[in-house]
Amino acid sequence: MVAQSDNLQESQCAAAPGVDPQQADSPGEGLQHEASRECDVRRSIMQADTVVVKVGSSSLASSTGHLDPKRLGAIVTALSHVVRSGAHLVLVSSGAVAAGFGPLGFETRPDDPVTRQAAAAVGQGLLMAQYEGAFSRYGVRVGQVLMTAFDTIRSSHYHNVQSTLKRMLELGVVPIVNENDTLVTSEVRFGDNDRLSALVANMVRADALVLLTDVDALYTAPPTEPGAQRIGFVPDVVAQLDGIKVGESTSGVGTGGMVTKLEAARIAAVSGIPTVLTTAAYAGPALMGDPVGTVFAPLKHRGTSRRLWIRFASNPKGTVVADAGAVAAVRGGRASLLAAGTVGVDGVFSAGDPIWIDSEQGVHVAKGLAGFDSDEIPQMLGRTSKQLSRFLGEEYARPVVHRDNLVLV
Ligand SMILES: Nc1ncnc2c1ncn2[C@@H]1O[C@H](COP(=O)(O)OP(=O)(O)O)[C@@H](O)[C@H]1O
Ligand SMILES: N[C@@H](CCC(=O)OP(=O)(O)O)C(=O)O
Repeated sequence: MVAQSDNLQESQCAAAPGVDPQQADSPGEGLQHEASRECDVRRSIMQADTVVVKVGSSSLASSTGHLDPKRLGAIVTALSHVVRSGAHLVLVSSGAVAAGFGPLGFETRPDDPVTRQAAAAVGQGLLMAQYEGAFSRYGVRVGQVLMTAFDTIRSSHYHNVQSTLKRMLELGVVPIVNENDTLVTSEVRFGDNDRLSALVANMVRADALVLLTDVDALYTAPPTEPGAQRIGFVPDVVAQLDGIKVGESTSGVGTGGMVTKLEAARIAAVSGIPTVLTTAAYAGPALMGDPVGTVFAPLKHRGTSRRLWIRFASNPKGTVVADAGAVAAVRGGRASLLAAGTVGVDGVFSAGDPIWIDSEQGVHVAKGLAGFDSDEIPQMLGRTSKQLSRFLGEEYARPVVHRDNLVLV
C-alpha cells in the first residue's frame, strides 16, 4: 500500500520475548524466519501491494445471525481506502447463508447442510448486491468468484482461477471470492473460508493476508475462558503454538473457529505471506500497520506456488510404495520417483492426481502428482527406464512422480 502510518513507531520494534532475531529457531523443512520483529511484519502489511482480506460470517451478521448491511458497509469503507491508495485487493467473503436464510422464512441459521446450501444459493446474489452497492459508492468495481476445494486441487482449474484473478486485479476489479456452497459435497468442502483465503493469497502471490473475525486477536485460550491473554505477535506459527488453546466457533454464525484461522496463518506463513488477524472494526488500522490484533510472521523459502498447492490443497487419492533406495533418493530432495524404485500401488487415481509416496513400512514420505493412472502402474513396478521403453513403449520411460511435482512431508 502507498499510505504510511504515523503509528508504526520504531519503539514497537522489540523482538518477541525469547526470540533472538538473528538466531531464531528453524521450524524445520528448510523454513527460516523471514522477519522476527513485530514492527517489520506490520510494516510489510502496511506496504503490501496485493492484499487478500477474509471476512467471516460472524463479522457480517447481526446478533440474530442475519446479514447486517451496516456491518458490511463499514468493512467496505475501510477496504475502499486500501483500493484507492493503489493496492490490489481480493476479498474472500462468507455471508451467503447469513444473507439467504431470512428471506427464505427461517428465523435462525438452518442446521441441516442441504437447507444451508439452498440458503447460500439465495443469499449469494443478495450478498453480492450489497457489496456491489457499497463498493460502487467509492467507485470500486467488484466481480464474483465462486470456488470449490476441487478448483484448488485440479491443476487445470487452479491455473484458470489463478489467471482470472490476476486479470481482474490488472483491470482494477476487486474479486469477491466465496466457496461455491451449492456445488460442494462434504468430501471436498472447505466449510469455512479461512483456508480458502490462504490458498487464494498463495495463488495471487499476495503480500499480506488479513483475517477479519468477531474477536480482536488470537488469545491464549478461547476469550470466553477466564485468564485468556491476547497474543500480539506470533513469530513462528508452525513451531511456536504450544500451550495455546484454540477452539471451535462459539458465535453460532461462523464455522471453524480459531482452528482454521491458524491453519490459514500457517499456509500463509510458509507461503512467505504475513498475516494479521483481528476484528472487522479494526480492518483499517490493521491494514495501516497499527498494533492491533495478532500478526503472524512469514517464514522464508516461499517455494513455487505449484509446490505449495501440492502441499496444502491436494487431497491424495492413492499411494505408491517406494523401496528403501527410492525413499532415500526422494528424501534427498532432488530425485524423481522412478518405476525401478516402486514396489506397490494402492487406490484409484488418474495421471495428475495427488498421491502419497509411502515407504514399505507405511510411512508417508512425500506427496506428489501421479505421472500415470493407477491401473498403468502395476506393470511398471521395479522396471528400469530401459525395460519400460522396450516392453511398454517410450511414453512409459518417465518418472512415476516427477521431482517438480513432489513435496516432502
Ligand atoms: N484461542 C482463541 N483465541 C481467540 N478466539 C478463539 C480462540 N479459540 C476459539 N476462538 C473462537 O473463534 C471464534 C472466531 O471463529 P468463527 O466464529 O469461525 O469466525 P468467522 O465467522 O469470522 O470465521 C471467536 O469468536 C472465538 O470464540
Ligand atoms: N460459504 C459460507 C461460509 C460459511 C462460514 O460460516 O464461514 P466462516 O464465517 O468463514 O467461518 C457462506 O458464505 O455462508
